[in-house]
Amino acid sequence: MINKIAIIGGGNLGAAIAKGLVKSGKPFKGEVIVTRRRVHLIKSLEQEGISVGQDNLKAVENADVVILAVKPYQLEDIISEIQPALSDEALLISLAAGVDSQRISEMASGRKSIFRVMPNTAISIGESMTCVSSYEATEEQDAVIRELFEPTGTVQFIPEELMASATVLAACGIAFALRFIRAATQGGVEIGFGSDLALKIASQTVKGAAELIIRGEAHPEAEIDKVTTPRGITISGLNEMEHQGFSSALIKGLITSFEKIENGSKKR
Ligand SMILES: NC(=O)C1=CN([C@@H]2O[C@H](COP(=O)(O)OP(=O)(O)OC[C@H]3O[C@@H](n4cnc5c(N)ncnc54)[C@H](O)[C@@H]3O)[C@@H](O)[C@H]2O)C=CC1
Ligand SMILES: O=C(O)[C@@H]1CCC=N1
Repeated sequence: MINKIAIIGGGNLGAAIAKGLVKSGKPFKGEVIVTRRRVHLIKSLEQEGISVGQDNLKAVENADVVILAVKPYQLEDIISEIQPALSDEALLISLAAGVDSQRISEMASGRKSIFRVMPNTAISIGESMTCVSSYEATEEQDAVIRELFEPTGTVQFIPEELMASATVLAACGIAFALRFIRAATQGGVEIGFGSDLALKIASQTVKGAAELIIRGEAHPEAEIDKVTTPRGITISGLNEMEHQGFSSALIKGLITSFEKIENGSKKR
């Protein structure tokens, strides 16, 4: 049973996770506490039933789950700071992109039961794609983490060697998908809609396309075939996009992000 979750680092993702966990109806009893040095910036979380604080040690005391939501280069300092208050049983979760579990374990004096969790920012509305890898954890501990995150979206356990790929496809993927929506909106304005209406139409269309795949388990190309009338307008537009490098640009972007993680730039 989880009685207390401490989230160290109430930035973009830390705050989104806190909201997501609380909104999900809490598969646990007790408290979610988020820390940040400039705590006034996260005071508003209190209105959503989330505790906030500045004292990392105090937050970690008696916590069953500790989520490290700081930048990768801050991980080492934070771990040495909280270690005195970290109980042996606590499950340690790192969100840091590109820092592997073995390294985290070394930072934490050889600690076991370490999880890397890579949600995306849609966790704040219960629609995350959350990839998880576990390091020297028991099946029961894996189940605890699965149960914790399942109400916040879709959870997929993956081998740790795929965490960098998951980061690009799911976490960065939110930005890539949103850039598609923005571009579609701009195109929509050129062909006659006001920007608000163009955005509404473009975003619901993307949602519908995604749901066709998620619910129908169809292949995207099979759904595309249903829309592309022979000599019709869709295929002309689609082919023009491909002539301009649409799929290629997306794939190259994914690979560029992936290479950046793999090359491990330190100050991200
Ligand atoms: N899955 C995803 O969609 C994303 C994952 N990430 C990963 O999540 C982690 C957090 O990223 P963001 O939320 O974007 O960063 P951020 O910079 O918005 O948040 C980090 C927060 O930690 C706080 N912080 C720094 N030192 C602290 C300390 N000593 N005590 C308490 N709080 C402290 C900072 O003030 C900041 O608010 C990163 O490791 C990043 O790799 C980041 C963005 C998106
Ligand atoms: O852009 C980044 O480095 C972070 C990691 C995943 C999403 N945002």
